[in-house]
Amino acid sequence: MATRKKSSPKPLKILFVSSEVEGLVKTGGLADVAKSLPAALIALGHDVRVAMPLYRKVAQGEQAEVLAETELHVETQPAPVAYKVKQLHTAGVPVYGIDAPQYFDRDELYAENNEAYPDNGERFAFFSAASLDLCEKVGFQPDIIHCNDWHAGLVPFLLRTRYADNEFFAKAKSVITIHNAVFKGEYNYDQFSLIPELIQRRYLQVEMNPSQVSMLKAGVAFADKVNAVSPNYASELLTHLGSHGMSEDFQHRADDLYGIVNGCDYGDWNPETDPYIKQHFKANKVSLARGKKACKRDLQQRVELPVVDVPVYGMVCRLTEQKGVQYLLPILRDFLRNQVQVVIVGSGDPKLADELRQVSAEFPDQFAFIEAYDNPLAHCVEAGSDFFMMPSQFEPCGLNQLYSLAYGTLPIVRGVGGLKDTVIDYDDTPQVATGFIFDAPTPEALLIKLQRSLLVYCQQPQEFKRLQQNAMACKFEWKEAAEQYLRMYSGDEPSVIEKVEAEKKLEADTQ
Ligand SMILES: Nc1ncnc2c1ncn2[C@@H]1O[C@H](COP(=O)(O)OP(=O)(O)O[C@H]2O[C@H](CO)[C@@H](O)[C@H](O)[C@H]2O)[C@@H](O)[C@H]1O
Repeated sequence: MATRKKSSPKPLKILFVSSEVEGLVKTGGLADVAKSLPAALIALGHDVRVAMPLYRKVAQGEQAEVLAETELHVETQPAPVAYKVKQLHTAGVPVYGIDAPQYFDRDELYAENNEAYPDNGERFAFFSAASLDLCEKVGFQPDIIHCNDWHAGLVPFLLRTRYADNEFFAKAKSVITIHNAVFKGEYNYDQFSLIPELIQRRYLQVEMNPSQVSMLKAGVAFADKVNAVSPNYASELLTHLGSHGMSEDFQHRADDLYGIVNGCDYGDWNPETDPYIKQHFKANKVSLARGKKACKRDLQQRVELPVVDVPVYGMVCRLTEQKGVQYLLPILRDFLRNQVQVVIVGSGDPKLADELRQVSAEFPDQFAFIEAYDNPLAHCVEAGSDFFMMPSQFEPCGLNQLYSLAYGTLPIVRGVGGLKDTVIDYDDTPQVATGFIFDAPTPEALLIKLQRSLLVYCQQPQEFKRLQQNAMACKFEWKEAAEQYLRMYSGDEPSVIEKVEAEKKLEADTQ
């Protein structure tokens, strides 16, 4: 990719490769980005198509127009893999649904009963290979192939191997965005029969050990540019502690490593228009007070808590260690000794769910645990809570704190990854603060911040309202994120290391 040249006004053709896309199928934040970023790039005049597996869950799949009925031929394989490309759409974004029933016609995307499908390596190796295979067949010649997470990690590898001398992709450059490097896509070599290039010549930089390959490592090693979904997470990826065991991989790519904070889709997450919430509200004091009150009452009713005037602390997440439920559980009973209510909506680890269920049985009037993946309820939690908890162990960017800010629901977050880039701590900078940050990965540190926030709510109601208004004034527009991505594609965006150096220089100059 060119460096430091002015961005060209010529519209780019971008293939965005993602395993899920909001509006079609979603299990987490990756899907939100895979809808909103392409939509923002299209709004800036670029031609973006998304490639995604056509899972059974995608309702549009049945009726969708077939663009190609074809086969993936792999040199060493006796039989080709038949697949169709179907035309899907979400929010004005064209999506190529890769329809290969043997891989994707299953009840779930990745796992059933909390157990991953045993052939996930083969499934997503196929997805990566088919995403490139389909381009010529549907007549879309991309300038940029923008891959996301491990599921698409073999795309940059294939571009540099299988397609190295292919005229069709001669000008194509690849990018991999890291939404979560804890998932590395590690599989035994025997899952990669569709990628003989991996087997014929062993590439040490993509191996976890002599018998396993990491699809994420392949993406990081072979993409032209690598970016994380916040500058702080990108810096963490360069460290031993924050890189999930991949610091050397990221250090090798340090000159091409970027950090771009996700946007918030204000079309979906806006308290003035949200169709899921009881009463719309704006940031002005009267509207905010009335709206929050009505939404709190509605939330309490929905989750069967008493309708009383106490502060409500919400949380919506996948139940995994990443989201920090393990910091909350040991202090939850202590915190519930205060006059507060806590609402958690989440699904995932059955052990964490059991423990949360037990607390809710002990505190039926104060703690509601809804074990579900429930988007309308997630909106009601954002609107009806006073505070939103994200005590994450690590957090590449985080979207729920952005939604919380938009709804005047003060985030209480751990100062890691993108949470640190997007929330301003009350104790650190009270004037411009938008929430509360704690640093130590301990239940005690979380409890101290929860109690701190409670004191502000109870003893300084005017200050609390001011913080809510600060929060609602924050904007994380996808348009700005998309412009940064375009600068990254063209070589005009400073890398994370360049940004850190520039900040250090600025600090030194101002001292
Ligand atoms: N039980 C439930 N019911 C309803 N909705 C639920 C839900 N559980 C989660 N969600 C929704 O799923 C999304 C989660 O997004 P996050 O960014 O917080 O986390 P995730 O870890 O999935 O994403 C990864 O990718 C994103 C995108 O880059 C990064 O922001 C993030 O840090 C990284 O871990 C939100 O839209 C949230 O409302």
